[in-house]
Amino acid sequence: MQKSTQELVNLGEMLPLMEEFYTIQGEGYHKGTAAYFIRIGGCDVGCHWCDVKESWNAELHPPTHTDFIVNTALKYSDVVVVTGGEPLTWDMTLLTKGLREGGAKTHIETSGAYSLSGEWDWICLSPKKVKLPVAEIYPMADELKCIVYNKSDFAFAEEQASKVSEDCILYLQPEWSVREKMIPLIVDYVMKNPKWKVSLQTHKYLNIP
Ligand SMILES: C[S@@+](CC[C@H](N)C(=O)[O-])C[C@H]1O[C@@H](n2cnc3c(N)ncnc32)[C@H](O)[C@@H]1O
Ligand SMILES: Nc1nc2[nH]cc(C(=O)O)c2c(=O)[nH]1
Ligand code: SF4
Ligand SMILES: [Mg+2]
Repeated sequence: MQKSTQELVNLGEMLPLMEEFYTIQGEGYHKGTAAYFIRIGGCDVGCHWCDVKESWNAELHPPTHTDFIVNTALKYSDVVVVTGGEPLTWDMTLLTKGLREGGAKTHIETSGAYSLSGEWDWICLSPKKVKLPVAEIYPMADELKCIVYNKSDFAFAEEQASKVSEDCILYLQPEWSVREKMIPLIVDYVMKNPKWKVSLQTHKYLNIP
């Protein structure tokens, strides 16, 4: 990458854009809501079951002017979900400023592994054991979405839930490849522990992006 481009990426004036698409939010609290998704490349958290491993290497995704990303998104929707990769790898200040100035609500999907930048209307925190969230993000989370891949993930989810605010909405979401095995355990767990709700990746059932 050219030095000047790298400097713009460091400032958040450009971002490595993997893909963008207008779809229905499939997961969590805003499931069912039409939203424009911006998927930014780059993640070094390394979840072995990650469903977008193609996003990990930022160098494969072209640095794109943030103004351009903002203007495109605003043509489609006033709800914009920023995901990745791990969006907090980058400075989200200018992206969220532009989206909000254009009248959009800014939502983020994050592992919380890096410090929070940007101004967000909705923060979905999905903590990962391999690289825990930074302490400052827990009180900011609007929803906590814990992925259940095996039985030990229930205990991890409880530990993470003890760190978020009282108003934070708690979700257990089956890891996609083991959903048939884990859904009955999640259903049972939520009935016994009703502070939790079930989240499914409904976009995968609907065959939409
Ligand atoms: C691909 S991640 C990108 C955003 C950020 N890196 C994160 O992990 O929150 C988007 C959401 O999908 C979830 N996710 C990723 N792979 C999954 C899988 N195989 N099954 C279920 N959820 C998955 C993540 O936990 C996260 O909530
Ligand atoms: N429809 C749809 N909803 C989603 N919610 C979170 C997603 C993500 O990959 O961050 C996602 C996604 O990729 N598609
Ligand atoms: S933090 Fe998110 S993008 Fe990164 S590997 Fe894990 S699920 Fe994938
Ligand atoms: Mg996804």
